[in-house]
Amino acid sequence: MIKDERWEKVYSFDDSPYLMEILTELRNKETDSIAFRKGLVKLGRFMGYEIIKTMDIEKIKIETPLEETEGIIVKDRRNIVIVTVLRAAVPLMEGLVKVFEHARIGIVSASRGKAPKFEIEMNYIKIPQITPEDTVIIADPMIATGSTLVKVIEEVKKYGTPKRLIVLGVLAAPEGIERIKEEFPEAEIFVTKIDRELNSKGYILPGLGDAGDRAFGAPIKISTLPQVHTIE
Ligand SMILES: O=P(O)(O)OC[C@H]1O[C@H](OP(=O)(O)OP(=O)(O)O)[C@H](O)[C@@H]1O
Ligand SMILES: O=c1cc[nH]c(=O)[nH]1
Ligand SMILES: [Mg+2]
Repeated sequence: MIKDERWEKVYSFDDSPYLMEILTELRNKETDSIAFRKGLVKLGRFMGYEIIKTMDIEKIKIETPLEETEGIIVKDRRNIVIVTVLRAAVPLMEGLVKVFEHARIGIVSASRGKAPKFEIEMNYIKIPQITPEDTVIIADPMIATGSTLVKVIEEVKKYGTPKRLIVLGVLAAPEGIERIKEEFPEAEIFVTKIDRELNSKGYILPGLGDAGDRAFGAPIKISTLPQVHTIE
């Protein structure tokens, strides 16, 4: 895990050959949806595992079948709220719950409009109560302009003040991180890698394309569907 010099509490995993190999596969345009989703699941699991290393541990005494010994417990691992941002965070969440099996789960939908406004439409918001013992992990693979996450964090904060507020993503553009840190300096950001920049349409470069479409296929507009006849 590498702390980025530009901001407080922003980390990437350029130092992990395994995570970089998974990212390379996600970036490759030849990678199909099945492999893409599997890659996101793996990143959720292994980045979750890295986040556990930043949590407090407590020593406990236990008895093996043979004698008493000391062990540890990662208490914060039991107080997790994962907020999943539809669509693309679904496979990331699947990976995260493998290491945070006690997690309570929030699901929100967020859809980004076109440049230059990038208006965010949030229709579906289901978030559990957040307590001061909780670590909230907001999962969204792509932090581009940061518009989506700013909206999501505003919403999440209405449900309580957590011990830690973590954003977990795959790729981020510096512009998006800057925006989130400006509004929420307390947010900790963990991403597989911080990329170079955004293009004029708000896509991350070199990026991996549209994460939702690559994971689930591009949606079609209903108006392009062939006519079906209705039975009166
Ligand atoms: O930082 P931003 O500029 O706000 O962009 C990032 C958002 O864009 C993508 O979602 P999208 O709106 O494409 O929805 P989708 O997951 O349904 O494709 C991605 O999953 C983020 O939520
Ligand atoms: O590069 C980007 C930017 C926003 N959303 C994506 O899915 N990809
Ligand atoms: Mg999309």
